[in-house]
Amino acid sequence: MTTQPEIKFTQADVDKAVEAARRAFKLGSTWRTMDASNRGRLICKLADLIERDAEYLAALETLNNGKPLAEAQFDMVCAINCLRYYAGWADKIHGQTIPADGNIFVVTRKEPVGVVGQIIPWNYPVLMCTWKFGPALAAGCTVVLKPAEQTPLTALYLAQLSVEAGFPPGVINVINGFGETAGVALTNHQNVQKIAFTGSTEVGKIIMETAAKSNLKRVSLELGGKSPIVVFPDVDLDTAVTTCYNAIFANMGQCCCAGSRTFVHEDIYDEFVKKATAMAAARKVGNPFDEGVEQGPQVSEEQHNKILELLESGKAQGASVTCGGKKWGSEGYFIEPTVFADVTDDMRIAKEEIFGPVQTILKFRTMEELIERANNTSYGLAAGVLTNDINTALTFAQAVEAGSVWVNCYDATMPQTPFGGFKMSGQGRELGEEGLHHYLEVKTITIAIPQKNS
Ligand SMILES: NC(=O)c1ccc[n+]([C@@H]2O[C@H](COP(=O)([O-])OP(=O)(O)OC[C@H]3O[C@@H](n4cnc5c(N)ncnc54)[C@H](O)[C@@H]3O)[C@@H](O)[C@H]2O)c1
Ligand SMILES: O=CC(=O)C[C@H](O)[C@H](O)CO
Repeated sequence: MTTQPEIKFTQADVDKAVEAARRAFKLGSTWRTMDASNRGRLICKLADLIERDAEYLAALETLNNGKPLAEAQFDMVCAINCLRYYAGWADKIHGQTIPADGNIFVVTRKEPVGVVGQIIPWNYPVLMCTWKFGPALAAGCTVVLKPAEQTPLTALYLAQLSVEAGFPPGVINVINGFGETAGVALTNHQNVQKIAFTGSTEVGKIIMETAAKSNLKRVSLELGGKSPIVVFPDVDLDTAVTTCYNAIFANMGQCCCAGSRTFVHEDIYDEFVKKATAMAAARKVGNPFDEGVEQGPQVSEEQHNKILELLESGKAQGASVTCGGKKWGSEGYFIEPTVFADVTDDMRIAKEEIFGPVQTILKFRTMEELIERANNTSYGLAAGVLTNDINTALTFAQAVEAGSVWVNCYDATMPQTPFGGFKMSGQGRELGEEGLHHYLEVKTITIAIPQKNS
């Protein structure tokens, strides 16, 4: 049997990518002297090429990550839409004239931060590439992106497409590597002015520390979550069960904003659990390339085993398994779609991010109690509220500590809608106009004038 050559990481790899990005960002470079509208055209061209190769890219993503082909195909649509959205922003990033005191004329410019390091996770590789590329390129930055070691393939393909699209050399750079080596080297690099990171809260803390100790580079973080989705008794039960099902089981539960704590009012709790159990039991697990398969394997043995350990903790701590609860099949990293009922706030499955196809259903009685419990977490990424009463919806939406709140829907994440977390779910926002801010510096230019006139 041939032994695989050990791929050694070298600092030189990261230095080479950062140097290419630095050169591309130098004053007078093709990228820096390019009209903003042409930056937008290039981003649009990249979107067009992803659209052209969407079938291939989706299949490559399924191979990369294990998600069902249908979900990968949807990811491509979202990725294309994200790039097209930010392409539109490229020549619309305006400064201001400011009527300041004194005989001065003041204008502000929004300038690109510079060379940006972008570190993404394995759960939505292509989509995360575009969430990172879009605003950075629209702002005029140059990027060095490191995909997760578990999913190295599709980011490399996007890098290839960026050459075909006509981006000047060094504007978009992709490096593979492990977090502890390539990721740290990028975060630590003196010639990188900002890091954009999506991944675990634990690593987010490390990145903030490394960024501060190196050159105080800017940092934006999209981290973990334990998001509540709450069901009031005035809703159509079947619709609510379906919304909560999709909120947790999509992408094998590997979604930062997954609705991973399902709070159900006591009046409908038993019926909800019965219907939720039936829906989860019917979920089709298997080869993600097969027609009709809704759930593929978890991304790695590490994640698979982490989920299994948490499943056992739920049983040990007294939760009732109404569906699933163990490994699916005899091969691969598959987990049975699992439903826990009778879950209490003190259980690990109610507190820790499982990042798997595991629905935990908790019972509540009053709004006051619900708000207290929903907010009793170090996370604050997202929340859902299902009710037909606008006052109920707004009372919860305004009280819950979460960056995104969805009413009678879930994960309605669009390119136009800012996304990011309160508390330990992150720093800053991605998507929307807000997503541009972290890639821009505001420069104030003040000019002395003989006399002002209002
Ligand atoms: N918020 C999200 O979308 C998201 C995505 C993935 C994982 N998670 C959570 O994180 C848990 C662990 O997953 P994981 O270990 O794959 O995520 P991770 O945070 O360790 O990895 C995410 C990315 O960070 C890089 N990285 C790791 N250590 C680094 C370091 N010290 N410096 C710089 N970069 C580093 C990795 O190479 C990868 O590209 C998951 O179980 C899940 O709970 C959240
Ligand atoms: O890492 C970020 C996420 O998991 C969010 C998803 O990318 C998004 O919500 C998919 O719709």
